Amino acid sequence: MIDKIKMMSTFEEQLDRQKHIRNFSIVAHIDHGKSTLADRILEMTHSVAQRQMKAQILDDMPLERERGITIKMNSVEVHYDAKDGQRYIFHLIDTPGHVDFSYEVSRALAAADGALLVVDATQGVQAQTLANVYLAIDNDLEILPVINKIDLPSADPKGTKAEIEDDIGIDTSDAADVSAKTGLGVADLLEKIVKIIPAPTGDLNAPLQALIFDSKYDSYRGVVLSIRVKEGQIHLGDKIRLMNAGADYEVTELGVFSPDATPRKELIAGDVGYLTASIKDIHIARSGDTVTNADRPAQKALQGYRPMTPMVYAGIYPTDNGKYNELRDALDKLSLNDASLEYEPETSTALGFGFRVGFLGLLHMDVVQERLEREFDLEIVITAPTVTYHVIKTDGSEEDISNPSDIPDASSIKEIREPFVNATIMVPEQYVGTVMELAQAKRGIFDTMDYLDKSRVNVKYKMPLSEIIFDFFDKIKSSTKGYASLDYSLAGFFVSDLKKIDILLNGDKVDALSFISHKDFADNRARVVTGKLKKVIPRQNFEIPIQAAIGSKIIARTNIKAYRKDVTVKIHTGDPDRRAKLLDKQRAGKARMKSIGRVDVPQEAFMAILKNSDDEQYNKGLS
Ligand SMILES: Nc1nc2c(ncn2[C@@H]2O[C@H](COP(=O)(O)OP(=O)(O)OP(=O)(O)O)[C@@H](O)[C@H]2O)c(=O)[nH]1
Repeated sequence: MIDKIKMMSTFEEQLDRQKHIRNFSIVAHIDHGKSTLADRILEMTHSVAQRQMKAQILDDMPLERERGITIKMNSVEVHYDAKDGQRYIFHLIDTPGHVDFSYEVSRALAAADGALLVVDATQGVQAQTLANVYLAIDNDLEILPVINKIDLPSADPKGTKAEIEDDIGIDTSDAADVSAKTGLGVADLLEKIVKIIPAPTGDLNAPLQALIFDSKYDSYRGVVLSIRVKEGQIHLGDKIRLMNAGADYEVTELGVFSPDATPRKELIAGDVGYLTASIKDIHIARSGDTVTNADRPAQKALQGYRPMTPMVYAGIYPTDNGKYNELRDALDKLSLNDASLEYEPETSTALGFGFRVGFLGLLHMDVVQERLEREFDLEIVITAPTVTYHVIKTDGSEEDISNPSDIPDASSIKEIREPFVNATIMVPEQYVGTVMELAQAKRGIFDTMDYLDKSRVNVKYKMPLSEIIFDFFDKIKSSTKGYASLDYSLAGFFVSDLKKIDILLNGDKVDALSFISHKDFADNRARVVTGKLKKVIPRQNFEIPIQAAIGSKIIARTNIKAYRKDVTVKIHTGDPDRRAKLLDKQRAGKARMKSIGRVDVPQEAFMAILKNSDDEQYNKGLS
């Protein structure tokens, strides 16, 4: 069959092929079973040999497999022999569920014609179910509801469908009830995909327009572009133009993922596949650009993607200052594959040359840190993430500041505005009180509360982004037994009484450790952070005072005592092997530290400002 497709070239054959294509994406709230469903579809269409089948086969990044989450979208072509005797070509695009990766979802949806909306029948509609289905509706996709996990005793497919109808307003009479785990109902689902997801409609004779929806760098082939052909067709050897970049290339490889890269001679309107064209300049091939034929260009480019606004920023520095250029190259390459990553150079007196990097959330930041370390073999120090503040100065000028150490002297500041979000928390009725308490403790301002049905409530708060991103979600989850779900979007910037807290180690201000806190929390947080630094910074052979200050006023202080003895002295005359081993161990430990002044500071120190959610004092404001 694959050979036959390769040979297809007459117009009739192309039309016939197009009629049999179904492009769809799978969207859902996190953990509702998208990747497991993708596995079953691959298995039941015999796309992967039984012996190669493993769980979550499309999550091919080691990080995705370890964490059991989807970070990147993945597209794959499979062939399905339907009951009508015809063979269909499915292009399936699996997408991440976590809110930090919603940009991946929106880009994937622009490549599809329909979406399977997977809803866990034991959980019902959740906050990200809504967020993701609205993205699909915005993209004019045909939506096919899939009620998953019906093998579980607590599954309530009927109730789940009622929620989909009431909360989203989608008809569920065609919904498929499945267990992605056991495969129950998946055969019926495949038939429904053929009937309900529309075939693509692009004109095969029109000038080429193909949307770049993802890309990655390959050191042999250059940039590999993931494309959805919207109009016309593309052939091996064609001269192509990237319309926004205004650069021409020759196609050196075309193909589809099934799930391994499988070369093709042509891709036609409706196809989802990849192309390479010896593109070495990674700044040129960007997601959202349109590929056209250089000899017969399209009139205009397709609509690209809205740029993302990062929610949090952190500094990334190489532990070894000599690796700055390597870090820059790594960020360049990574940003090709992660279109939501933003960065610009910055310098820190404490850490040297590095970058201020924007992320969509903390999970995104974690993933970027791990990818830099694993895929690019870099050792980095990452500073505590912060939001962007609008600083209005007494002279009337305004500045956007995403690095606390850049906040000017208090005397020149008229006011500081911080970002607030509209947070929607969906929660069973019995936990409403708990959720409201948590939101209020995080400076939330109550907005509205609506009953979705008899037992579920939608609670809305305006909350400072800086309070929500760090641990609010975890807290909400753990105090509602996992039943609450959260979604948020930026509401705007509002004035708050904020203070910059500087940290001094051994009398020197460490710019990379400065942080911002609301006035009411400042004293307690300063105490918690200095206490935490005392624990994570190793003792040295002199005493190290740690102080926290607002301007010149010290608000908290503690000391790290000096060593009493030199540990190596004792074994100096003893076994030379042991001494060498000890020194090796010390050296390895030191590699992950930054020397600031005379003090060695480990990575954990920069995170001391974060992850204090369980510390009561940290969360306590002035009453
Ligand atoms: N019992 C049961 N468990 C299921 C079913 N489908 C998925 N699961 C389990 O639910 C968990 C989440 O499934 P995933 O497929 O990773 O969910 P996902 O939506 O892809 O998650 P993200 O990619 O992280 O957004 C896994 O432990 C699956 O084994 C099902 O039909 N029945």
